[in-house]
Amino acid sequence: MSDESRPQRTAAVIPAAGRGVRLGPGAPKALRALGGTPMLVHAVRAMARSRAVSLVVVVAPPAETAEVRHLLDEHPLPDRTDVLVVPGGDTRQASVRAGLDALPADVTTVLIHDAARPLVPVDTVDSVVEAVRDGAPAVVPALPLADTVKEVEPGRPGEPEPVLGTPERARLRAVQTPQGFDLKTLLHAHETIAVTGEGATDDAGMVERTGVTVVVVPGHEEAFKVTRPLDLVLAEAVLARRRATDAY
Ligand SMILES: Nc1ccn([C@@H]2O[C@H](COP(=O)(O)OP(=O)(O)OP(=O)(O)O)[C@@H](O)[C@H]2O)c(=O)n1
Ligand SMILES: C[C@](O)(CO)[C@H](O)COP(=O)(O)O
Repeated sequence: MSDESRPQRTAAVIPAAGRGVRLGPGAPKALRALGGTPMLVHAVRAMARSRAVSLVVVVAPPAETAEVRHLLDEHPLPDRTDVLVVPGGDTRQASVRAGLDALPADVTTVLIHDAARPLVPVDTVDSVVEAVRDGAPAVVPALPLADTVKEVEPGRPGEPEPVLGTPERARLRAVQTPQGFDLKTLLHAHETIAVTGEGATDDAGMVERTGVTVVVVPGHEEAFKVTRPLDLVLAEAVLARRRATDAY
C-alpha cells in the first residue's frame, strides 16, 4: 500500500512520568487530584474527546505503572479509544520516546500532550490534528505573550542578573501542547538527537533541529500547564466554572 492510500490513524502520547517538583511535595503530579479526579484522567479524556484520536498511550512514572493502569480501568473512555500504559524515563524526552516506541504500525499522526495540561479544549486538539493532516509535519499550539521578555546572563539565585536584550514581543509565542507530528518526522528527530546527544524542552524543538519547519496554530488560555501551586488553584477554578456551565 502506498503512503498516500494508507489510513491515517492518530494516536496521542501523554508523558506523565514527571514528579512535579515545582508543585511541591506529594504524589507524582499527574496523579494529584483536580476536582476530585487525577489530573492524568482529565488529560486522557481531553485527548479522547477528539474523534480523530483512537489510541492514547500514557507514559507513567515507572514505580506507579500498575497504579496508573488500574486508575484508567476505573475511568473508561469511549469505545473507539484504546489506552496503553508504558513506563517512562528520567527526562520528558526519554518518556516521550518510550511512548513512541509503543505505537502500533498503523499510526501515522501523533500528538504529544503533557499530563500537566489537563484542561486543553477539544477544539485546540482538533485544530492541531487538522493542520498535520493538511500536510504540516510539525504543529504547535501557542499564544502571544502578555509580559515583556528579557534575555539575561543567568546568575546565582537571588542575585541581580544583567539584561542582555529585549526580544521583539510581537514575534514571540508561548508554546503549549498537544504538539502534533507526522510520526516519521518525530521519530527521525528522536533518532537524530540520540546521535548528537542534544536535548530540547519540547518535541517541536527537536524537530526544528532536524531542519523541518514547525508551524504554530492558535493555542488556548485553558491549555496552561499546571507547574506551580497557583496553577492548581487556577485549574480548580476553571474546572468548577466548566462543571457549572456545561455537562463536563
Ligand atoms: N521524566 C519525565 C519528566 C516529565 N514528564 C512529563 O512531562 C510533562 C511536562 O513536564 P513538567 O510540567 O515539567 O512536569 P514535571 O517534570 O513533573 O515537573 P517538575 O519539573 O516541576 O518536576 C508532565 O506531564 C510530566 O509528567 C515525563 O513524562 N517524564
Ligand atoms: C512541552 C512544554 O509544555 C511546552 O511548553 C514545555 O516545554 C515543558 O517544559 P517543562 O520544563 O517540562 O515544564
